[in-house]
Amino acid sequence: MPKVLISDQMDPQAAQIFKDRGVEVDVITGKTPEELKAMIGQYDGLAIRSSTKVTKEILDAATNLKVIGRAGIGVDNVDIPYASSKGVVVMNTPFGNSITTAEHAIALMFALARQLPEANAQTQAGKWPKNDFMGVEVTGKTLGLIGAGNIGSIVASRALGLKMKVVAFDPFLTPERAVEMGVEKADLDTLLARADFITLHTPLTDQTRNILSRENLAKTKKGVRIINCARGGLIDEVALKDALDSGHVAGAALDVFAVEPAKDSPLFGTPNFISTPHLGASTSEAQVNVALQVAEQLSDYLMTGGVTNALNMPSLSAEEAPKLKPYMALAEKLGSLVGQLAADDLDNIAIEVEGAAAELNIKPITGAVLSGFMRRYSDTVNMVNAPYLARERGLDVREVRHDREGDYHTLVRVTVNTSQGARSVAGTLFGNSAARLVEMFGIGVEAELEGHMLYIVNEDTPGFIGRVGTALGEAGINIGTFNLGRRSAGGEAVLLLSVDDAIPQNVLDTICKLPGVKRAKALKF
Ligand SMILES: NC(=O)c1ccc[n+]([C@@H]2O[C@H](COP(=O)([O-])OP(=O)(O)OC[C@H]3O[C@@H](n4cnc5c(N)ncnc54)[C@H](O)[C@@H]3O)[C@@H](O)[C@H]2O)c1
Ligand SMILES: O=C(O)CC[C@@H](O)C(=O)O
Repeated sequence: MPKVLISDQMDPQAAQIFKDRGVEVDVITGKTPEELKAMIGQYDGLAIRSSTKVTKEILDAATNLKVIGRAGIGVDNVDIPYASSKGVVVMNTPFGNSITTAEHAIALMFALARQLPEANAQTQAGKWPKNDFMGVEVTGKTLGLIGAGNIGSIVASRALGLKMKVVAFDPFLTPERAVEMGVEKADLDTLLARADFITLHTPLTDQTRNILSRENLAKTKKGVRIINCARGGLIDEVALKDALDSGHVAGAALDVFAVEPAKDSPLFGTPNFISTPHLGASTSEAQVNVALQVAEQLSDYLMTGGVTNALNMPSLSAEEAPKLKPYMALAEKLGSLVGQLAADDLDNIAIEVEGAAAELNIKPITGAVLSGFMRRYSDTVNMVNAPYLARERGLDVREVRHDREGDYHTLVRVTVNTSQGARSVAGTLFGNSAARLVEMFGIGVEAELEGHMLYIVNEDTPGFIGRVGTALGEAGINIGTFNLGRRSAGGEAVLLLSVDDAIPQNVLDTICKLPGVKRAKALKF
């Protein structure tokens, strides 16, 4: 039974879902990195929010870990490249808290417009400061939206409902989508110059870090109010404090900080500054949504192989998974065959599908081919880290889907270019489930790729098979299956034998010296 650790505060329904789906679950929150490191080795899955930092050290200790699920959107607390290199799937729940976070941004916009926190504090202090809090209306004002994805687009729709104009800067926002959203697409400088309120909704990346830098803050309209419910690090906090002090920025509300938990930000105590402790996702609705989603997604992956919302692996729905499973087994074997036989350090690989295979999601098939193929470089390769390792090695991966009808109802072909030219192997599924090799380097040969095998290329001459059988028999090696193919009578032939035990090097050397043998290789599937 797979075992999952929930290491951050999460709605209790998550633990119940794991139990209902047959996954053992421990809920242990508030552990130090050292404590987490000591216990993580026993878990197949890890469910987190933002407190748990999944670093290289934690991943090195996570010897059984297969999947990490973030109950939320941002995954900056997970070292995704390292998780990928270790073959660990990383998932998030990209929509569960979007509405809640958008509402928090709108709440902060109103709090800024009417200085609600300070007015509340002074009223409760008995000051009745009726003349000290002159606010502004949002109606008719321009909202500058930096980042127009899930949350940004919800913020835009709410702002339009409040009769604001919305100007959006997002390099990935198409003009059509901007029209659909009812916003005006603009470059960053235009947005900075025009916005009365600016709200940030991008991830923190090399391009967005300090997007509101000192220089860009200086380009904003005097009296602008700024809201950040996305990620700390998007705004230069010291420059923001200076802009608030000078009055250029009339107000700022941050839910997120460059360093969290933020205990001593330069902004604390600044007039017209409002802060919340990363509460964007904190509503009961959002927390139930993300907890349920993460538990479903992790359970699906651990129990059925279904992949949803993974950041480092193609999606594979729980419905698709059983259909694709035999294809992935076939693809992995074909990839492994090519990987074991190709002598050169290859720089490209093509995966072609036709017939029934062409109707399927090709990404998991490609992942499986690469996982089999990359095993020539490392035995810790799987579907998750294979594409990553392939990229690291500069392997060019091509996927081709053919409409044509071939000899087989379904076919997967893997081709590599070697110094001897293109080399390709192809396989099909018998009865929609049994993986069979059907072609090798242009020669029709039908074989089940399983266990220890011997591959021989030879001249098609009488008595050859007998000589191979004798050599193996004398070495005490039992033959399981015998699979033959030839280019033409008396021409080049291929022999694929399954044998019960690994073939020792001295036996292979003997076989290589048999008359008619061009090359021979021991294979393992
Ligand atoms: N405060 C919270 O509790 C809380 C809750 C949920 C999400 N978040 C954060 O909110 C952010 C947005 O989440 P989302 O679900 O809308 O993400 P999303 O991926 O749907 O949208 C992000 C948008 O940013 C855009 N973008 C990327 N680079 C950009 C750049 N250089 N300039 C301008 N735009 C750029 C993308 O094109 C995309 O449209 C994330 O950082 C997420 O972690 C915070
Ligand atoms: O889990 C949280 O409270 C914060 C979540 C938020 O930052 C996110 O990116 O989803």
